[in-house]
Amino acid sequence: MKKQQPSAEPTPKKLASTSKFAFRPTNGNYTPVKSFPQPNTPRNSNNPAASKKEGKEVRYEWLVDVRDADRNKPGDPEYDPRTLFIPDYAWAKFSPFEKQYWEIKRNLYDTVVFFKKGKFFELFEDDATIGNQEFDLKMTERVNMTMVGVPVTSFDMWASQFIAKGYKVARVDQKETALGKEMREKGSKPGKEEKIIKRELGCILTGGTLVDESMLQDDMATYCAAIKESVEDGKPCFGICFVDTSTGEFSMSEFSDDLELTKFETLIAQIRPRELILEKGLISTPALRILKSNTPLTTIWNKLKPNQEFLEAEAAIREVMSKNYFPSESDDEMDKWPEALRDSKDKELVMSAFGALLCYLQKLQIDQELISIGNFRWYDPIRKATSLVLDGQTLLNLEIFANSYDGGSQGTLFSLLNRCITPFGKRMFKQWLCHPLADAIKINARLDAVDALNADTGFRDAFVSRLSKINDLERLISRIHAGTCKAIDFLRVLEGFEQIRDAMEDIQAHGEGEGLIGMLISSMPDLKQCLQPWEAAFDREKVRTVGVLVPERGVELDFDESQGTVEGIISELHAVLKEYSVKLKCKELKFADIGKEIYLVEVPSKYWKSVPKNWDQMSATQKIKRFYFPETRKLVRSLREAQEIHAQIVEGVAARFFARFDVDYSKWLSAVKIIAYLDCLISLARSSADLGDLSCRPIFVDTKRSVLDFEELRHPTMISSVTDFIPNDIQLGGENPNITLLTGANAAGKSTVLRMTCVGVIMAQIGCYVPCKSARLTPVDRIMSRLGANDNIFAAQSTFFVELAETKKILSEATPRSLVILDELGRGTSSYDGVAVAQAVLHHVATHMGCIGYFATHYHSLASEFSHHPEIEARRMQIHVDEENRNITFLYKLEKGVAEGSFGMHCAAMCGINKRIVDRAEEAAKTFEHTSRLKDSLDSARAGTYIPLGLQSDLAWILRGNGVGDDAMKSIVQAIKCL
Ligand SMILES: Nc1ncnc2c1ncn2[C@@H]1O[C@H](COP(=O)(O)OP(=O)(O)OP(=O)(O)O)[C@@H](O)[C@H]1O
Repeated sequence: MKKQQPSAEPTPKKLASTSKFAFRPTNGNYTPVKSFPQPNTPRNSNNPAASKKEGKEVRYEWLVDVRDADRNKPGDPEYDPRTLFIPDYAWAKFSPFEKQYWEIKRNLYDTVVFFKKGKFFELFEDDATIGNQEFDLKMTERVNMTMVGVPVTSFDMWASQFIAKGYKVARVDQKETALGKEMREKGSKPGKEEKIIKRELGCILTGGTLVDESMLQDDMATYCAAIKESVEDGKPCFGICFVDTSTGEFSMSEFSDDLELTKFETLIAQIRPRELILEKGLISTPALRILKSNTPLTTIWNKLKPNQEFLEAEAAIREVMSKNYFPSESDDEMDKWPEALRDSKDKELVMSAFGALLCYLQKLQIDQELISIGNFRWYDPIRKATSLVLDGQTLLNLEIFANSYDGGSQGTLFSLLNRCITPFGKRMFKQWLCHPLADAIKINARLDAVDALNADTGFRDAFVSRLSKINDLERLISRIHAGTCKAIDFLRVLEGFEQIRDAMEDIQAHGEGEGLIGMLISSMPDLKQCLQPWEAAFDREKVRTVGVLVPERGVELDFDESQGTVEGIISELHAVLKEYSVKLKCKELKFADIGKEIYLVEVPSKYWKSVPKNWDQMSATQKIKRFYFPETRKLVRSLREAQEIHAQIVEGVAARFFARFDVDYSKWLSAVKIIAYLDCLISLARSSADLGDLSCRPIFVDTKRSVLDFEELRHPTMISSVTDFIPNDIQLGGENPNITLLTGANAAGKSTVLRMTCVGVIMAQIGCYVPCKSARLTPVDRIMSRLGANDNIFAAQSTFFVELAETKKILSEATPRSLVILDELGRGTSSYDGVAVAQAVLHHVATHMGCIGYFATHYHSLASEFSHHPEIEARRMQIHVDEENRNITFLYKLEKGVAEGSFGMHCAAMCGINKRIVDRAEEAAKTFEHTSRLKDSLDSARAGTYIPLGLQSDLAWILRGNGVGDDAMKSIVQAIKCL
């Protein structure tokens, strides 16, 4: 890309009011907070008179407009929104403080920078505008820069709020106090630059990479995913590495995909990343479309430069080696690597994605603490061998994790069934729902556990109440590993594991030692042994009251010593006080701390005269005067020094505690996973129980033909929202035909039948009860659905193309064990083509594929065409039609037969469309119907395929309408037959 060099010195502008180009996150793009100013627009800041008129002093005129470090403007394909170009002539005019600010901000231009100034964090310029527009923070016009400020103490709260809206947040800390600065200046001959307090970037916080428990607003995992795409032998291939930074779990995946990117879409729908790392300009349009429709609106899109920032595999391997993330005794560097990472080293795509993620985490300064945990795993989005495959489209269609109206979780199957108590249980349950089981033995093992837990609800609930006392141990143990855990959280971790230890003892005492639960309990690490050294390691009360890990005496000798020094000086101060109380004969003498001054002695007014001359008066009120004894200053200085040393030792003790705890990391983690598993089983048990009497344990059968038999099935998520939900029997396969051809009026409940059938299967196969009277089925290996009309504007794909692509996927991948759902196939094109496609697909599915499923359609003619097909049975949704008032009563009952029509006119009338318009539409519909039937008949007859039913009556109707007599008609029909 040719870069534009400015031909002449640009017209200067003041940044404060011209560069309102900040980064409001949208899905995949950044848009200006305010409209981007046209370059070289005449401005007041160039006109001192105008500026004076505004009442502002304008000293700085620097930037022409926003450009990145390479001077590309926004909109240029090479533009890098993360950087800002500041020309030299502008730089020269900055004050030292402004230079310090812009030095940091210029490389964080897509990030809201919180700049510490004393007791406040200040946001300048565009960041101030964002603060003002998003949160109504009060803007202040400083001499040169617009500013909003928040107190230092509320940083976490404000940072969380900005992050929730999709912004990245940087915290710039002061590295010295004003006093420190003074001392530094005294010690050196300061130049102009040194007259400001030292500040440094403390951290960058983003929605997809939060590690601190207090900032994480959701129990569910949030993922930051790096994606490498390429094409090999004409097939799209992906390497994806994603991390849940709150637990330090890295997942690696590499696969080649079909042209519809099924696997890719499935993975993205399963993890719904909050942050993406992509190779700039190298991600395909279909992949972008999938990312846009499967990620939250606040997802952050980072586009890194190929080769330089998006590391290639080799560079990634070199980087890991150079950083020594996995220290161990072994000489062979690779031996130290976690297994999944070692297995990936020859896989170029996933290693490259990992490299990009690594590079990003390094920039955020959290690479060391996360990678060194060594929690890596291989991730297969579609586990054909072991689980019921739910591809990305099906997850969306069935509203498993995101609803269709706002993409939120309300009304989804996950929100209904997830009754887990612990955060780590919730995260595991999501994985269960992504991958329901496909093996009847494993499903039955879960169902047995569910029955066992529900047979003894007293015990189950007691266990639940123990779990409710446990914090997010999975996240906290990763904080301990990183050494950034607070003392109180460390205590919570120990208490959490003690709860688990006690809960295990309860279970064993109760005799729950069978089946899956028994297996889980027996694989629990020996927590008694792991916890024993911590029983009296530190004073728990002190942690609760002062938030410090105070080891028991005799455990940490340096701690005892420094504590003794501090206590000794304090006793000395009190001894001096006592001495003077006696001397002055004043019992009321006491110490007080006022601001930074400590151990001031307060003397009531009646003793003022007896105060020795060498006491230093520090302050006074009407009733008391405060002094330093001659000894105080020295003692206070010694105390401060001793306290400083002690504070360092306290930190050291905490670090040693964490390191000691971290030695057993794998045991702690496996205990957490076992509890998560039990929590998921309890969740299934509670959801099953809550479905009440109208639910049953599914029975899995092993028959040659697939079978699905639900008696009086209800849709679990609609039961609460639709009062009087009408249950229906679902019979597919087995003794019944495999495919049900479903017809019915608009809004008669067809889609609901389709959806609840799939949802019933999913519930059964995760090991949950099903909302029906009886459920009998062979395990389904894959649910494939094409529901509704999914236009795709981003990818410029038409409704019909989307339909066809989804249908092709079904035709090529469904097996005799699959459940296939086709809803209104062919509606995206002309009726003729639509019915033709629908007919051909239905024929293929029923005759050649052997799968079970539904084919819902408004093409009623299909029913008569396939009336003799042994694997197709016509069913319809019952309705009651009131012709006179053009009204339909929906009965929502599924029965054998074919619907009499779609009753579109009745629906239109019921929706309140003007009667005259509906009358006219009805007339037109009648004409279309007859004309099209005639045309179909003529076309078919001409093609010699068959003489369709109704040909003669259609012809008769038209010909008679045109005054043709009976004999003439007969000869015309005869003639057509012969064509
Ligand atoms: N079994 C049922 N019991 C009670 N209400 C139902 C039932 N099934 C569907 N409904 C209600 O009917 C509405 C329409 O159902 P649905 O979308 O399944 O109809 P449809 O036949 O697929 O419509 P269309 O052909 O227009 O797409 C649902 O939103 C729900 O409120």
